[in-house]
Amino acid sequence: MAKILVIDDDTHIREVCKLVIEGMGHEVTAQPTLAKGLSALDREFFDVLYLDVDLPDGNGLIAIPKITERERAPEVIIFTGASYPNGAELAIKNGAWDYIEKPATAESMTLPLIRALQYRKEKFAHRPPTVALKREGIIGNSPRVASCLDLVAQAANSDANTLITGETGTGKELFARAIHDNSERADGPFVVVDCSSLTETLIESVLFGHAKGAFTGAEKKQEGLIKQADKGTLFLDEVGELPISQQKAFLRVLQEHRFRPVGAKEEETSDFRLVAATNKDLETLVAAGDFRNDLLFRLRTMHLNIPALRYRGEDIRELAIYYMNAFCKKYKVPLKGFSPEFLDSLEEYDWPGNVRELVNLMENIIVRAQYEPTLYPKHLPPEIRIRIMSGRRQEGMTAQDNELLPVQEQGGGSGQELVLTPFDDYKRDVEHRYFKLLMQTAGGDIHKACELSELGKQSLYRYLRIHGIPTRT
Ligand SMILES: Nc1ncnc2c1ncn2[C@@H]1O[C@H](COP(=O)(O)OP(=O)(O)OP(=O)(O)O)[C@@H](O)[C@H]1O
Repeated sequence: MAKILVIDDDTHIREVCKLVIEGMGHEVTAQPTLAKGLSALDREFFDVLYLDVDLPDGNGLIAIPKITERERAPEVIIFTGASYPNGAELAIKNGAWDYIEKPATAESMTLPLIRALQYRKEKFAHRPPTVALKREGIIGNSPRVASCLDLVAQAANSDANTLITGETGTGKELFARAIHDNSERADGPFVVVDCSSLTETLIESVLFGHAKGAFTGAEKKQEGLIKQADKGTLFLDEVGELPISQQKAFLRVLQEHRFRPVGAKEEETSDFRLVAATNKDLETLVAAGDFRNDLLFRLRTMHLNIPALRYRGEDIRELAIYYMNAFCKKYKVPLKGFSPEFLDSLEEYDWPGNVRELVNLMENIIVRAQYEPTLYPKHLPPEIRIRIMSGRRQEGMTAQDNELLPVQEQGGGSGQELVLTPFDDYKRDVEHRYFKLLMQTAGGDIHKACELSELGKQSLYRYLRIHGIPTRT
């Protein structure tokens, strides 16, 4: 049985899809908006997605790349009522499996589904096994971590530039090291460049190195980090912080693997493999003019997105046990047991700081609990307990209260529960409303919209494109 997601704002279409696809023996989840559909994709894996184009909060065609670049992305079948010029070409170019126009016969609707499922069955049957992978320090066996490890194996088997995205503390550096350790460059250096800690004046000489006498205080020739990564991996952490003034020079290094140290006459070469990481949405930075699109394109030859800890609750227990053992050993105190309520609380908490927050919390608890044999919720800091309790209280709130909050409904019928909307979805939703309202207020006039929003024309056009908001021509 496969899992199928339908995103369509037409209730009748959702019902027909459910009827037909469930009749084929598959499980169907149907959502009326893009934001709700994307949240469903954050929570679970689907095999195929039937995606409408004209959705109340965005354009399905434009959303395809954001969907297909996810780990274990579903095959996307565009299912549209309106005929778009070049719609089918755009869909296929963006990575869709097929493009169907409504009204469709049951056969034209289901045939692409049968083929897509056949393709996925074959694709996953021939995956390289992940058991042989060195995964030093990576704890967790949830399907999401397993799928990340599959991508680590793929990335390690190639020399392609790889971009790792994910919220802060999700383990991006750990996964970058795993790519290096499993690659042919494992015996070479793994050089970390933290772009957020480099000032604009320092960055050039730190990355490219400098010649003797290049500037005051440069008493001898200094090799830069790019050269140090020769025959190994260069890990560019927080790449979103790379100053725009340096991005062009770095793009050239990526293309040619040649660079000129500050004050040097000759160019040097370095044979490095690049892995970059960021917790920023680089596409938003590109739209705002703070990141070069050509650099993003180069960095993202392969893409690995590490899911937030709240989407892989199955890993929390294993991580807590692992770090309890590690810190008890470090502080030379006896191992501790977990009360069921303590574990429940860990699993209920939403971990905004992800695994790093869990690691710090376990260290803090072990230091304070010393010789106490069992851990209870009482051992948790009050701010965490309060957050868990307010989460429980939210279940009793009215729908009207929730309209103002970044929350969404989960589950159907009377068993509905409220969960916080993922930040990216909430931000996208708010942005979408903003630009829709902006264009309405400006009567579709771009100049007026630029004035009202204080955005440049280029940035405004990019945002409108991202959100599928038409402009008056
Ligand atoms: N799956 C995991 N198993 C065990 N430890 C983990 C895992 N993921 C992260 N950690 C630990 O969490 C901490 C943060 O990890 P890391 O520095 O790799 O995160 P990051 O995503 O690079 O964070 P940032 O974006 O803030 O730089 C480290 O101590 C790391 O060892």
